[in-house]
Amino acid sequence: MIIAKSNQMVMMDQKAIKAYTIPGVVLMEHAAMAVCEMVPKGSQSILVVCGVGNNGGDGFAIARNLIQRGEKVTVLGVGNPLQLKNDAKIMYDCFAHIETGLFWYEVCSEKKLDQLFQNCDVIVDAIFGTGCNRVVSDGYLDVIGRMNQRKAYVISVDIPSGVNSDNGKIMGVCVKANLTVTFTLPKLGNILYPGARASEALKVVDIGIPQKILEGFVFEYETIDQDTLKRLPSRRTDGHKFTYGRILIIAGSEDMSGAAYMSALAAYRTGTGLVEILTHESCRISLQCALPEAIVRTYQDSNKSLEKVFETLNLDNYDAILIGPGLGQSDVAKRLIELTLAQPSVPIVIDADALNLLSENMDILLASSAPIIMTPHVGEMSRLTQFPSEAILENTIEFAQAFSKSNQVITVLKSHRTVVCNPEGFTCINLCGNDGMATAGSGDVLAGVIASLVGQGLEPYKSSVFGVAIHSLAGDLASDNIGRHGLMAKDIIEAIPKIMMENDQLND
Ligand SMILES: NC(=O)C1=CN([C@@H]2O[C@H](COP(=O)(O)OP(=O)(O)OC[C@H]3O[C@@H](n4cnc5c(N)ncnc54)[C@H](O)[C@@H]3O)[C@@H](O)[C@H]2O)[C@@H](O)CC1
Ligand SMILES: [K+]
Repeated sequence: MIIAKSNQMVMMDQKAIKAYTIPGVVLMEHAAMAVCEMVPKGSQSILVVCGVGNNGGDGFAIARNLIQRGEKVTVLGVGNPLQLKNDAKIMYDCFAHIETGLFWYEVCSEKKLDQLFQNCDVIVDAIFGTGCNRVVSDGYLDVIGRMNQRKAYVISVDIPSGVNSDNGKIMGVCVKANLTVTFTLPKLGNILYPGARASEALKVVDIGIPQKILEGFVFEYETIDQDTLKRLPSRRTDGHKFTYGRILIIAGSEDMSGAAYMSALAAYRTGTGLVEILTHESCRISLQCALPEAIVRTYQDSNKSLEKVFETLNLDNYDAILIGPGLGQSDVAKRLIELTLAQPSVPIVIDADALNLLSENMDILLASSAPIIMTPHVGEMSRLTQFPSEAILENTIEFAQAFSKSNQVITVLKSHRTVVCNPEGFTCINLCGNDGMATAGSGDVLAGVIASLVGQGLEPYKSSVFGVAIHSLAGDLASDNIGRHGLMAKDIIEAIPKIMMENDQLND
């Protein structure tokens, strides 16, 4: 699903109004009617709270349409009514002509305000939409506080008032809604935390912006959701094992052979034809027993042994390389990274320990000409950038975008809302997955899935986006089967083939 920035919404509205001569009030009326559809019929009493911008204009039109439907409606205006202008003023005038149930906050007694909020069972929040650009204060603060104290069903128009539509930040305080009805496309603030948490549900409705206008825009932001995999290219039916990719997974160390196993198994389950593992000698037997389908190559604890292995290993033979899961942080692991990043052309997925080692010497990354995907979680991103985790968590998109741009890599920044971006600034935000996936090995699985897709010939950015989708949809399926508490990485792996199969069936 495409996501819009607020300036893109303004440009689209303006294009519809100017180039397509659709009057702004027509769009507003469509918006209002779409919201009315979501207001439960026969409510006892509906309170519509309107600001004085265009979001308030929507509110006045909603109130008029609800009255037309026979509902009992009261309107509370917040702000200076003299600031109402253009479309919002027209909608206000249309409302004022038919109804007197309008109170302005500034001139409302405390008693009346209490009464208004006590008597309603539905509240429509039309205070601020995409225009909320500063901290909420004064009367607005009081009204939002009153709304949040009520047990009424709250519907926010476009975005919960108080949420910044471009970054999901809360401008001091925001409305807590049961449902948000947003227009044309979701805004970043509807999708990003903490703003996304302000509404229990989100519905996107069409208000009549011509499809051609949308097609003329380049949208940098998209969600990763249930529909993402529909665009996954279907698997060739006439291939042999090398058609589906030969990948090298450089992973595992004395204490962590399981990480190599998780990544390799996930890659096979995602459809890779041949997985080879390069690991520490101590992991050989356990890996060969657990995953006899993989070819296992090993090195001993010395750079000399490693270099000998590399003499016989032609990295160009692989369609993709994954380095890092459970690799450890020994000197040999450091040398492994140098040798791997020195090859110029095979795409490399860099995960886990390889990220930590790189953070100590970013020059290796900058010197590499290979296409690179990096999959840090917030802590690893903190080590890579030297910024505190808290700052990164609050600005995942900005950090991922800046990292991709300055290092010319694809970044998969993992958190409860994983972000994938490329150096050109295109960004996908993951809406799937669940907290059960926050478990050891889950990241190894994701890295294996992405490496598998790259190895099957998909372009690195798309592989990362589809990889995050497969991983989180598999996590959701696993949690449907066994719940979130005891979910383990191998449950995610087991669900991958089913996700791929269901997707094939949908696309057939
Ligand atoms: N014809 C149109 O232009 C359409 C507009 N639409 C609606 O218009 C909205 C955007 O309208 P606007 O750009 O007028 O913006 P808003 O209605 O979100 O609010 C802007 C107004 O609130 C004030 N404001 C912002 N933050 C404040 C704060 N923290 N405290 C006090 N005042 C604050 C601004 O100074 C301005 O007066 C959309 O979200 C959507 O609901 C839709 O109806 C679609 C059509
Ligand atoms: K709103």
